Amino acid sequence: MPDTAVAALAPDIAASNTSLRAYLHGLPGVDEVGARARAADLATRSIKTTAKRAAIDLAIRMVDLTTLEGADTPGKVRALCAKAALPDPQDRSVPRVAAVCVYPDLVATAVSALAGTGVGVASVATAFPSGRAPLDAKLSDTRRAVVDGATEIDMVIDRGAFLSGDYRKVYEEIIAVKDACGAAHLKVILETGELVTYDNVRRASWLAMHAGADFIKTSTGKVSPAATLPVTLVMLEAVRDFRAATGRQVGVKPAGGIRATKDAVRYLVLVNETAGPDWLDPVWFRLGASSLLNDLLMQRTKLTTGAYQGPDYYTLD
Ligand SMILES: O=C[C@H](O)COP(=O)(O)O
Repeated sequence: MPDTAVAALAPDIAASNTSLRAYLHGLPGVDEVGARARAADLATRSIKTTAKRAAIDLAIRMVDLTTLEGADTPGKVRALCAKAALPDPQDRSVPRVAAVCVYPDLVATAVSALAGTGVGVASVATAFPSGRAPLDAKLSDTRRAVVDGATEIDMVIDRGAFLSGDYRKVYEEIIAVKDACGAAHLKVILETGELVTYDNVRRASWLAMHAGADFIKTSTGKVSPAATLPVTLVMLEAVRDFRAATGRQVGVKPAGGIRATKDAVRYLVLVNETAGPDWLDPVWFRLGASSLLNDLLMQRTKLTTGAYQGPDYYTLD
């Protein structure tokens, strides 16, 4: 295990898969019906028009503007970076997004395009999206992205290992990737759409946090269902309870399928009501999305001018 690992579990718990399993299965079970009902209830909350403008700006600042297509090109990434830094060139009061998220081979392009803008560069690594590769390949994937200037690494866990009960393998892989990240922040993608139960979402959240995750993230965007409000609620409870237990705050990133302003606002309400206002900041909460930004811009313009601009008014996101 690397010396710099941030393993917070007591050594006797982390010593074997049996003890790790006993620890994770000893966490309180999730009331799935209750979680769905609570998320549905919070989704009906309306916010005042004055608060909506602030919520939209906050949501823009929380966006990890993402392109993760096999057909991505340096030109597409440069265009996305320009949009990330200056989302609406006609209105310079629009804030920049948190980060651009790309495949490792496009990190250098993004870093160069975003120099001096304050926008971070996140890269998926560790054999995204399947996570099916030997550990040394995952680590070299991660190191390459960091050397090229990535400030954030979004890794996927080995869901096969997790679902077959090999928690120690998942735990040690996260520790090793965290070590390979150096100063870059590590977001751990649980791929909740493959975890079957909310109890597993809670266990994977705690496992990732103990192994040193700076963020826990719902999904790759390549598996359905991707981000949902109830699953995000379970993860927000986990980061809240983990901070209470350990004193360390971990961020949350729902990702995949978030396309509308109303959905982004629902996530912000969920954050406020579940983890609390300490998480209402791009340092602690992100929205991973490839096509949310234009809707946020359209709704913002509507609030400012009273009129919609059509989607064609904005560059593609
Ligand atoms: O991490 C972000 C996701 O890959 C984006 O998914 P999306 O294209 O459904 O917004």
